[in-house]
Amino acid sequence: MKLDGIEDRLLGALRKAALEACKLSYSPYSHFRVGCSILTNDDVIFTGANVENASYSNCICAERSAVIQVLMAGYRSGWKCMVVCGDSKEECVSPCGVCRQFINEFVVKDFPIVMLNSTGSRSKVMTIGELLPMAFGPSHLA
Ligand SMILES: O=c1ccn([C@H]2C[C@H](O)[C@@H](CO)O2)c(=O)[nH]1
Ligand SMILES: [Zn+2]
Repeated sequence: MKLDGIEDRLLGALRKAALEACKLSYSPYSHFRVGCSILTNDDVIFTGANVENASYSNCICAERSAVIQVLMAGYRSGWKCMVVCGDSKEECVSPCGVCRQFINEFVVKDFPIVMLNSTGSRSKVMTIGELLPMAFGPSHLA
């Protein structure tokens, strides 16, 4: 897997971080674990996992939980890449619609999102612009 401007070493660490974060998922209801990692402009890695709740609609996805970590560490922009992995051996998990909109708030159109299967043996890369075409974003309110 090659991603423009991101060293293989960092990409490897980012993939590993997402797979590790997946193990921290709290998902007793769906039993579908998801992990996410984000690489900042200065090559720091943050992670998130999905956290479910007995009140089902109160669940938060791995992607949004990772984005919150990045924001709370003071990073608002310039993020380089996101990796998501889910509990499917066959399929590469892709961010849900809510997460696409949430991510879009903070990144440029060509922000790459790497989607992995549960082992990391399969991957697919798409930009947020591809995943959320015609996005409604901050520029519309400026
Ligand atoms: O991209 C996705 C898709 C689903 N989930 C979570 C939400 C819920 O906890 C579980 C089943 O939908 O997976 C994520 O975290 N990210
Ligand atoms: Zn989501």
